[in-house]
Formats: sequence, structure tokens, C-alpha cells
Amino acid sequence: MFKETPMIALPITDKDLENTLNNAKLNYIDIIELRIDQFENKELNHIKEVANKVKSYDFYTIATVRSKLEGGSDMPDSERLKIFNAVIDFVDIIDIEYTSTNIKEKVKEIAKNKGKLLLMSCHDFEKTPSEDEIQKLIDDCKAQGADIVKYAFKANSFEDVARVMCITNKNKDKNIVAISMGEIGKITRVAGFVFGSLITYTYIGQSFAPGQIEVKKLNELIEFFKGG
Ligand SMILES: O=C1C[C@@](O)(C(=O)O)C[C@@H](O)[C@@H]1O
Repeated sequence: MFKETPMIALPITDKDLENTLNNAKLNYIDIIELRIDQFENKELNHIKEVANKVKSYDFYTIATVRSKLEGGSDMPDSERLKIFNAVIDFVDIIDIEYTSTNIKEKVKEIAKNKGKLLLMSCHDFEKTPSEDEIQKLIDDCKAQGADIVKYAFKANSFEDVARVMCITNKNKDKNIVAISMGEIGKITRVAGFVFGSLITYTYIGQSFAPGQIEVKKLNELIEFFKGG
């Protein structure tokens, strides 16, 4: 699946869908992340229609129903599972949090039974863990069947940024997506691919996380640093 890295992912909701998807096409977006937890309408049939529409635009698609614990909306795990079951045929990757211990095994089954990729993610909006903690996270996620491991940690210093990039570089054969969130962490959204990070997340109009870089600027910077 992974063409030349970094692949650029755009988190979207169900607002202004066609316009957003047309804009995404024009701005070299590779992956659409359905941030279903932020949808205005969370009816299953509506969610399936949105996922099907995105698929019709020939994007790789990630289904995310972010837990409240990791920055999403307050939705029962049972509801989240219903949504994953409803959209699995329309997406390529399911994003489930490492900390969603009640449902991550079931979510893994949903993905694997349909031959889809399981992305196991971890977010900390306050700090960046130690190198040992990050390595343990990577090892645990891989042991639990993750095809892709993603971590997004708030950077409070450039040392935090360096630590995330170095540990990512040490694990570059394990399909890692690494982000240092916040103003200090912006560099990782452009140069993360140098250290093996497969995907970077951007925004058009509405940003979904601290430090995201608007798509036109991001494309420009990536091209510049890739020697384009
Ligand atoms: O995990 C991530 C990364 C992200 O939090 C970011 O920092 O760009 C944006 C989220 O939508 C996505 O699910």
C-alpha cells in the first residue's frame, strides 16, 4: 500500500464532503481519514454513505472513531464497534487506540477477517514518553497484531522531538507513523519520513490536532526537503 513516503493523510468529517474531497484531490492527498467521532450525523447508514463516497474518489481510507480518552468524542465502545463493522467494507485501514483495551481485540478481528490493515495508535496531548516507554508501546502493538503503529505525542522541547524521531528511526522496518504534536513538533510533520514515518496528517480548513500544517504549505515543505 505504501507508495513513496510520506503519504499525506487528511482527517475529515461529514461536513461539506464533496467540496472537501475535490479539494483533497487537487492537493495531492493520498489518504482520507474518516474522523467518524467528529461527524455531525453518526447514523450508521449515513456513515456508510460517506465512506462509500470517499472510496468512489479512489482514496486510501482510514476509519477512526477516536476514544474520549485520546481526544475523541464520548461514545460507548459498543457504538464504536457497530461503526467499525458498518464501514469495514469501504475502508483500507482501521485506527484503534492501544488504550482501547475493551474492544481492540474485536476490532482486530473485524479488520483481519476482511483483509484490512490494523493501525494501532497512541496519543498524549500533554507530554512525550521516555524512549523505553515508546519502545514498549511499539513492541506491544506489534505483538497484538498491529500492521501499523502510530504515536502522536505533545512535544514540550526539541529533545522530545529528537527522541521521537530517533526511536522511530530505530524501528523504521515496523511500519511506524510518528508525530510530535504542537508548535515545537511541526518539523516531524515534514521531515518525519526521513526517520521512517510512513504517513503525515494535514488539514484543509479545519485542523484536527496541535501543530498540523495546512496542506499547500505542507506539500511545499515536503517537496523542498525531498530535494524537489
Ligand atoms: O492520530 C492522528 C494524528 C493527529 O492527531 C495529528 O496529530 O495530526 C490527527 C488525528 O486525526 C489522527 O487520528
